[in-house]
Amino acid sequence: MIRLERLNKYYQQGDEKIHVLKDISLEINQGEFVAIMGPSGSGKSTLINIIGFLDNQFEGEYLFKRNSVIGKSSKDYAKLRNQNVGFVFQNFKLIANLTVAENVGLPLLYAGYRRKDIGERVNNVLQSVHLKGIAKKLPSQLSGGQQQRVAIARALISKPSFLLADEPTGALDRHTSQEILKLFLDLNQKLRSTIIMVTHDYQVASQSQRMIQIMDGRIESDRSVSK
Ligand SMILES: Nc1ncnc2c1ncn2[C@@H]1O[C@H](COP(=O)(O)OP(=O)(O)OP(=O)(O)O)[C@@H](O)[C@H]1O
Repeated sequence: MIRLERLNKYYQQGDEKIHVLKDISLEINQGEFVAIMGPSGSGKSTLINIIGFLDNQFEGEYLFKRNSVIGKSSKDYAKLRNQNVGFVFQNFKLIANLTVAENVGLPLLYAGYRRKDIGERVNNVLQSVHLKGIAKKLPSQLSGGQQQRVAIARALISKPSFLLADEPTGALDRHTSQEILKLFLDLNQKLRSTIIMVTHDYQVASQSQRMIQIMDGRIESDRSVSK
């Protein structure tokens, strides 16, 4: 589904050109659960911003579902992103004065769906993240783990081609992190969701199917996790 070929990324800082991603070639298939690891500053965020169609300034090839995304306009990029990527963040990024149901339904509201259809989809997706009976609550009334589940429901509601999770357990204690991991495994196994997750936590990464280690902008290792 995702294929990067000899991808290079530079940032210009004053007169200096910083080479941040170096000859990255990578293929991620539908249904995979991949963890991306690496030290701070190694280029993980830069890489997932490119994979998630947030950044189109790079050299090399990016084929998505066999089509090149090179040369697409910002508008086409926004469309690719909205139709294909479900984002999950470390700090949840829920809207404080909207209820759980409103937060989860927001992407569909923006996409022009009717309220009645949104309500049904919201109920279904809340069920798939094992959250029932909290639709009318505000984010501040929920635990961190529940808030992350709501954020995952919001990411899933548009039926994206893949989930992109940036340190999804970074703000959670070990027990709650494990619950979120279990949810990802469940979504991956039952719904065949494709999940790409950045994490610093080896214990979290080792529960995925595949670990990619980035070091100084290069893929240092890419291996299946033996279970
Ligand atoms: N907008 C920018 N302009 C210039 N340099 C940048 C920019 N964004 C990132 N960098 C540099 O690119 C390198 C890679 O950064 P990146 O954020 O991708 O690393 P990371 O592995 O995600 O780190 P962390 O784990 O701390 O989030 C770093 O050296 C960083 O300073």
